[in-house]
Amino acid sequence: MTVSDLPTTFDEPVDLAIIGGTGLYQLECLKPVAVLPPMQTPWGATSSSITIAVFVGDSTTNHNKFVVAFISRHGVNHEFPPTHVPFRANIAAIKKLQCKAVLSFSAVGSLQEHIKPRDFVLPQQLIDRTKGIRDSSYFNEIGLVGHVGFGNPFSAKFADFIYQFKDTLTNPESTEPCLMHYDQETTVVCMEGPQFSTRAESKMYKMLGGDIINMSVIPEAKLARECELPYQMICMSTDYDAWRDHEESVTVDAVFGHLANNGRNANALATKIVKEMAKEIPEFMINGDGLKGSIKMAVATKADVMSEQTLQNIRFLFPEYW
Ligand SMILES: CSC[C@H]1O[C@H](OP(=O)(O)O)[C@H](O)[C@@H]1O
Ligand SMILES: Nc1ncnc2[nH]cnc12
Repeated sequence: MTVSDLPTTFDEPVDLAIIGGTGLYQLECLKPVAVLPPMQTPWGATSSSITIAVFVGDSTTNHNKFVVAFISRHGVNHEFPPTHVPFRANIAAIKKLQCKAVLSFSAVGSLQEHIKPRDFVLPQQLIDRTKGIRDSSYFNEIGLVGHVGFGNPFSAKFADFIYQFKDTLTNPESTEPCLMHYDQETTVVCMEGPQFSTRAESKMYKMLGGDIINMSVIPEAKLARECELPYQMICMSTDYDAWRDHEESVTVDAVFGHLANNGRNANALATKIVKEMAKEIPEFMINGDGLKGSIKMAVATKADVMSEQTLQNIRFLFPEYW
C-alpha cells in the first residue's frame, strides 16, 4: 500500500502530536495508518497534511494502543518561512485531534561553546525576539481577551521524560559524542528571521542569557499553552550562529551539513519516546501537567458579550468551556 492509498480520515483521539522542523519533514519511525489532508481551522489551514501512526504497547502493560499525529511546520516542501507558518492553525488542529501533549523538533544555532553542532538541547526558558508580526494568540482581539501564564514556557515533566533517553544520540562520522543538554535555566532565543543574526546581535543574545537560537518556538509554545497542551521542544544544534569572531558566521550550508545526523538522532529518539509512552502513558499527559482548566480562568471576556463567530472559534478549541 502506498501513502496515497491510505485513509484520509481518522476518528479516534490522538495521544501525542509531533511537529517536525527544518530537515525533518517526516519521521521514518512513524508507519502511517492515515494521512489527513491539511486541516481547515478558523485560523486557516495547517502547514501540511497530518500523518497518523499507531503504536502498540507490549503485553506486560494494559495500555496497548498509542496514536501519534505528525505535522511538518514549514510544509513538506519547506514552503512556509518562519514568519508565515500557520502556527495557530497547526496548534488548533492538534487540539482538535485531542492530543495530550506536543513534541516539537527544531534546528537551532548554539550561543555557547559547550553546545556543539549535532548536540540536542531541551530548553526550559525562552526569550522572545520576534517582531510582533506573527499571530501569537487565540485571545488577542476586541471581543475576546485572555491573559495566559507563560512563566515556564516548556513542560519540565515532558523534558524529564525525554532526558532518560539521552544516550540514544550517536555521531557515527565523528569521535565526538552527541550530548543532550538539559537544565532549568537553558534558554532559547527566538528571532524573527528569515536572515540570520548579525555578529553584534548574536553577542547580545549571549549576554542576555541565551544558550541557543531559532526562528520558530514563538508563537508555537505560546499557542500550545493557550490550548492547555504540555509542550516540549527538542532543539538540534546545527551551528555556532555568528558570535565567534574567528569563524565564519552561520550560513544555510553549515546548517544543512548537520541535518542528516540530527534527523537520524531525531528518529531514534522519537522512537524511544513513543514506544515508552505506548507502554505506559506518562502522568503529565493523563493529568494535563497542571494546565487543565487554566484557559477558562485566563479568558477575561464574558461569554454573553462574545459574538457568534468568536464563540464558534473558541468552541473549536474548547467545546467543554463555552
Ligand atoms: C534553515 S536554518 C533556519 C530555520 O531552521 C529552524 O527551523 P525549525 O525550527 O523549523 O527547525 C529555525 O527556526 C529557522 O526557521
Ligand atoms: N543560527 C541560527 N539562527 C536562527 N535559527 C537557526 N536555526 C539553525 N541555526 C540557526
